[in-house]
Amino acid sequence: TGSSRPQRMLKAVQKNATKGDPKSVISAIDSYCRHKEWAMNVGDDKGLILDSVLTEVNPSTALELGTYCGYSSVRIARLLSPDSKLITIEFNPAFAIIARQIIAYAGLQDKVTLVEGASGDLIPKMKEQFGIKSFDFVFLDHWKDRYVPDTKLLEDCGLLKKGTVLLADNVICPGAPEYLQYVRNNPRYESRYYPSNLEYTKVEDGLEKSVFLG
Ligand SMILES: Nc1ncnc2c1ncn2CCOCCNC(=O)c1cc(-c2ccc(F)cc2)cc(O)c1O
Ligand SMILES: [Mg+2]
Repeated sequence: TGSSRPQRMLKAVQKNATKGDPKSVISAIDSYCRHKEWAMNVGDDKGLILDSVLTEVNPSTALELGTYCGYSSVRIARLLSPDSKLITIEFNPAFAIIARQIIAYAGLQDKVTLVEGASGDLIPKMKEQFGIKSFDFVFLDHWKDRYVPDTKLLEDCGLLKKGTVLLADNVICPGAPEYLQYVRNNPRYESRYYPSNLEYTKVEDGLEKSVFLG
């Protein structure tokens, strides 16, 4: 049997990036996915918006829903302050095994905790299992129809505090219409749309940034 797309992505990182250099890992993946084989990483265009929001928030504890191959985990973790942590949740074990290797290749394994499982099951366990009081930053990039239920779950589990920033990928393509409706018509959130394009294409997409007001 042949290799998988995530396995080929890992090979491209091992071939073209420098161990311990997150920037080179990001470039190797972007180059591979732009020129060889498209993959659903947040990508370089939306990645610049992710970087700027992260730099503004400077989170101590960050949560990512939907790791895939770890591209955005590397983008996020490389910008975290020394004692800050990223917890990333991935449902698909085949993706998780590749993501662990890409995160480690970037030298960021000490800042990133990858947890395998469904977000709906794991979010209620965050406090007890990982000693998390609340998250400063949440990147939503998993199943688009899980954005609303998981945001409500984060609220109900007391994992959001005044000022927590939610950043959602793909609100246009593939689209998360219920999520946009939820955060834009909710007095507990201050939302703003950042227009961009679907990773490695000219198709319109964008990120929605929503600040939890408590
Ligand atoms: N912890 C968890 N709990 C529950 N479910 C979970 C989970 N962890 C993962 N999953 C499963 C879903 O993971 C992948 C989600 N991401 C996408 O589907 C995605 C798709 C496109 C895309 C595809 C085709 C096109 F033509 C155009 C655009 C682009 C993107 O940027 C995407 O992010
Ligand atoms: Mg995405």
